[in-house]
Amino acid sequence: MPEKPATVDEDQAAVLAAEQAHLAESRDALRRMREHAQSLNADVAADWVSRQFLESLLDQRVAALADHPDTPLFFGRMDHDGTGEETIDLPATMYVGRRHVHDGDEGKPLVLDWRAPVSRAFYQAGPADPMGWRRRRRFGFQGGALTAFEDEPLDGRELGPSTILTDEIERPRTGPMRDIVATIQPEQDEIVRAELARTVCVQGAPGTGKTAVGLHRAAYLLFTHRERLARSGVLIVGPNRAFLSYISAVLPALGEVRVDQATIEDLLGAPLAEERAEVAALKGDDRMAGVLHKALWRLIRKPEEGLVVTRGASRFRLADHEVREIAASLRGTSRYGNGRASFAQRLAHQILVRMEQRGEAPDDRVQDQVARSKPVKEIVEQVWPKMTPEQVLFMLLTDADMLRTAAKGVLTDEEQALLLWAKPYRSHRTAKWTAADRALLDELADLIERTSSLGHLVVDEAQDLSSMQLRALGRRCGTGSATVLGDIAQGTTPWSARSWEDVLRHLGQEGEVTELTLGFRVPGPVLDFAARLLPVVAPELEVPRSLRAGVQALTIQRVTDLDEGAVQAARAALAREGSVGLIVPDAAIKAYSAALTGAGVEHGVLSPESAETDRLLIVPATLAKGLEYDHVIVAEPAEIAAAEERGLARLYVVLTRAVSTLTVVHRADLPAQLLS
Ligand SMILES: Nc1ncnc2c1ncn2[C@@H]1O[C@H](COP(=O)(O)OP(=O)(O)OP(=O)(O)O)[C@@H](O)[C@H]1O
Repeated sequence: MPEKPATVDEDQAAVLAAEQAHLAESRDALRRMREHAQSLNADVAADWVSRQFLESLLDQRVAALADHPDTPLFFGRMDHDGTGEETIDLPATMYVGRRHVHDGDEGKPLVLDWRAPVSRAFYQAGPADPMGWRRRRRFGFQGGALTAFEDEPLDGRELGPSTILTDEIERPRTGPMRDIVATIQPEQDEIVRAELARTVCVQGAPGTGKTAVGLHRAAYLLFTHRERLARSGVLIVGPNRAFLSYISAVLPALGEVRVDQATIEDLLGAPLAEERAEVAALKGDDRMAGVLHKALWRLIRKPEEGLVVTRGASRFRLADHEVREIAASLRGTSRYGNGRASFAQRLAHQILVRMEQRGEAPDDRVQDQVARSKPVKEIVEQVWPKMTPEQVLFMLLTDADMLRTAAKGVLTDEEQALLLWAKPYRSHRTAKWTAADRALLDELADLIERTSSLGHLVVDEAQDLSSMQLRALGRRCGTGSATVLGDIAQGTTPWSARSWEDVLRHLGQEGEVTELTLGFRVPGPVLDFAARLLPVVAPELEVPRSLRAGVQALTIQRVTDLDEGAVQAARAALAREGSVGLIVPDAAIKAYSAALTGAGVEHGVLSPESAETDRLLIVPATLAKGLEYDHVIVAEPAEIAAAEERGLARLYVVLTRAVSTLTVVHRADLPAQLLS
């Protein structure tokens, strides 16, 4: 009987079956790799310390080889026909996934790590530049099962948007942020794969993937420069704990468990008090760096008398002008603390010279003894006093004369008056330092002793940091590089940056600024609505576009009872799939919570320290930055805008948190800028 010709569907089924078989083979190979790693033991180590070290390395290796049944082992495949110059030495087919998997016996690569240089083509090849490849295939998964595939010829034919990409972007959000490794876009990939030595700065409209890109860049750098960065460290800096908790799962999902995440408060110390915005803004100004420098180095005093050191029956003397000259010669030393240590040594050395002049032959040990002797210690303390950052800042904020001298020609009289404490604390120990003070203390600490640098720093929401905070972060990547992420339009602090060039200058990094304007989160109509605020909050920025059509995504409801309106909107949102965020003015959190409780609607309230997991969360407007919810309800925009100086920028942040729908509930008129 003649063979029945295969239908298109049967072809597809056969391809799917072959791909499923490759997945099964890859899973088996991964299991063998893990078993092999488990069979190694640390007994070969020569001593206990090495054994502990080796054991921890092996544990990490086994953990890295874990197979998470719900996570696809690969998400893409590339094919070439051997005719392209770029691919001539490469296998005809490569699968791209979260990690390398190879067949133990022959070492044949079954899956290539997405970060490997060859995998770049999966993200970058396109009809305009196929990079030697003929076809890209993307896979669709349900749970851990491979259920679909989609082919994209790279032969110049233009196809429509990928449905697998669209589905991924449209997928409802639940829980913490997830990785985007299967669908990184070419312009995002450029940033992710930028060289380690390059500092990149990304200006990106809401939902363009800045945070995602920053995290994937960290994972990429750790893979590419594993040894170097394991030594020097990578740190992610985010605005608050709630945000860090939201992004905390991304790097572990990419196999990177050893990256630190911190808020600026974790790094510099938590504030113990608040202060007026204008004072905080002045303290955050980088002119303060010069004031602090001068204040500290002006603490070096002239000696009241010379130095006399007695050794046995002999007395050796340095005149006060000699002591003064030694101190003066050390004034250019890079750090106050080093200068102080050198001062003691130089004095001792001069005493040694005197000894030699009298025919003695002292060695280096004698110099150390003299440097530690009581008369030298006393004169060092008198001329070059030991200082802590807290002592210096305490003096500066209490003593008008000291401040005047240090701030001469830099701060106006009015500015100096702003800085001085109205009610001074009794001592530096009882002073209640503010967030802005913490950055000043950190600057002083560095003037006294150099801060050590990490290998790479990822700074998110960088537009909100003051110049002095940026300097503090810059010190932490002084010999490394940084990925700086943010949006000038979302700057909500009184000291928010107006330009990325300024941010980079304060960080002390040379870098390029890249702009991302294609939105993956916010549906088109919602983004257009929020963008009405752009001419006021950041007229210089390009208006963002959304990749998501989001028909019927925006609802604006005028209500007579706000509580009732919010409860209704929350109920409607809960009836749909995905997370719900009710974003309210900070002052009204309790009222809305009471209204929901009264109506029997279960919810959590997000706080800066929390990692709430309720499906419905009340989110204070000032905490919404960086977060996203499938359905967002914004209550009373006018009140959110009126609550702070840069209230319209806050409103812009708040209106751009929605993935699927935004419902604006208001009783008062909407801010005029939204009506245009
Ligand atoms: N290439 C992509 N593929 C799929 N999803 C993506 C991609 N890029 C970004 N996203 C998704 O878009 C959403 C927004 O990303 P992200 O939070 O990184 O944006 P952002 O620019 O930091 O936003 P914001 O400025 O509002 O904080 C996230 O859900 C992210 O997973």
